[in-house]
Amino acid sequence: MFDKSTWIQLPRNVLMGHGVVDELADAVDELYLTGRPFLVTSPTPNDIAGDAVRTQFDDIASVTIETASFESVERVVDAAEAADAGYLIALGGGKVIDTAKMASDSLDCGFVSVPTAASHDGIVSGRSSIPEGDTRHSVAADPPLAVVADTTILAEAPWELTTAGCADIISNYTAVKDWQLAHRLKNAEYSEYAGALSQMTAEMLVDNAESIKPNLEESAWVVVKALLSSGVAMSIADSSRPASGAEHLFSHQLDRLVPGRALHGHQVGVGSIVIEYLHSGEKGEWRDIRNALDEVGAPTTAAELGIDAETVLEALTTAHTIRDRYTILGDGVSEEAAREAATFTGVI
Ligand SMILES: NC(=O)c1ccc[n+]([C@@H]2O[C@H](COP(=O)([O-])OP(=O)(O)OC[C@H]3O[C@@H](n4cnc5c(N)ncnc54)[C@H](O)[C@@H]3O)[C@@H](O)[C@H]2O)c1
Ligand SMILES: O=P(O)(O)OC[C@@H](O)CO
Ligand SMILES: [Zn+2]
Repeated sequence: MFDKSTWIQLPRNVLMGHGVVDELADAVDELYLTGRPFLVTSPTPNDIAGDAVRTQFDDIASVTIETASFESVERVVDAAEAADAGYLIALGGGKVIDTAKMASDSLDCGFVSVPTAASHDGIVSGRSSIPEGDTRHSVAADPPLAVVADTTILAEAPWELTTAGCADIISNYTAVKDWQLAHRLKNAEYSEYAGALSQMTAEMLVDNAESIKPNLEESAWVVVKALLSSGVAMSIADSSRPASGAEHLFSHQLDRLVPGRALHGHQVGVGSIVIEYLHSGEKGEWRDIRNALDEVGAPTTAAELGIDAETVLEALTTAHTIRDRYTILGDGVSEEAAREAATFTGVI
C-alpha cells in the first residue's frame, strides 16, 4: 500500500530586485493578513531600511534586538503581544530573521522576511537557529509567508556579508555528499529533488563566480537567487540536510569555541574544503571548492577566519558529537587525520 505523504511549506510571494522594499506593503496586501504589522529589526538594518518599511504602514509597531537568543525571542513575543500585532516583518541579517521566525512560531502568526544582507540561506527556509545551551544548529520553524529581497540594499551591504552568502551556497557540495553518504550507510531519508536542487544551486553560483563582484547589483541578484533556491531545497526536504553537512557541524562547533569570531557562511566555506578532502582525499574536489571560495573573495584559511589552528582541530575532532546527523566525520576523526586534512588543504 502506498502510504507516503509530505507537506512542503514555501513562501507565497517572493519579490526580489531593484528597489522592491518599496513594494513590501503590496506584497503584504496580497497575503490577506489581518492585524497590526510588527517590525523586528536590529540597529544597523533599522538605520538602513527601517524608515522605508515604516512609511508603508499606518499603524506599525517595532522592536530592535541585538542578538539571536531565546531572550530576544521572548522580548519580541512580549512586545508583539503588547502591541496586539497581527504579523511580523523581519528586517535584517540571519540573526534577526531567525529570531522573528522563532517568535512568529510562538505567536502563531505569520512573518515576512526582508533580508538586508545576502549572507545566509535562512532568508526563505523553514529553519531557525537560536543558540540554546550547547546547541547551535537550526530547528524546524515555519518559513516566511513572503520574502522581499531588495538588491539595492543587498548590494550596498558590506561585501563580506555577500561573500558569506556565496560560501554558504558553495558548502552545499559537501552537504549533499554527506547526505548521500548517510543515505547509503545509515538509511537516512534522502530526497533526490532536494539534493539535486541544492547541488545545482552551488554549481550555478560557481559557474557565475566571476560575475560576483563588490558594488554590483547584478551580483546581489545572482547570490540572493541561489540563497532562495537553497532555502527551497531545505523546504522540500523538510530538513536542513541539503545545505548542511559536516562543514556546518564544524562551523557550529566554532560558534561554541570562539563565538562571533567569523561569519557563518565564511566558517562553513572553510569547513567545506577540509570536509571534501576527508570525503575524497588528495585528488578530490577540495581545490575546486577552495578556488570557488577564493574567486568570490571568501576566506579559505583558518587565519583568514581569525581562528587558530588548534581551535580548528578541536572543532573538527568534536563536531560529530553535536547533532544526530551522520556525516563523513562518522564517530569522530582522530586529531592526526584532522591535522593532515587541514594542513594538506592549506586551511591551517
Ligand atoms: N535558519 C536558517 O536556515 C539559517 C541558514 C543559514 C544561517 N543561519 C543563521 O544565520 C546567522 C548568520 O547570519 P548573518 O551572517 O547574516 O549574521 P548576522 O545576522 O549576525 O549579521 C551580521 C552583521 O551584519 C549586519 N548587517 C546586516 N545587514 C547589513 C547591511 N545591509 N549593512 C551593514 N550591516 C548589515 C548585522 O547587523 C550584523 O551585525 C547565524 O546565526 C546562522 O546560524 C540560519
Ligand atoms: O541546520 P543547520 O546546520 O543550522 O543549517 C542551516 C543552514 O545554515 C544551512 O545553510
Ligand atoms: Zn548555512
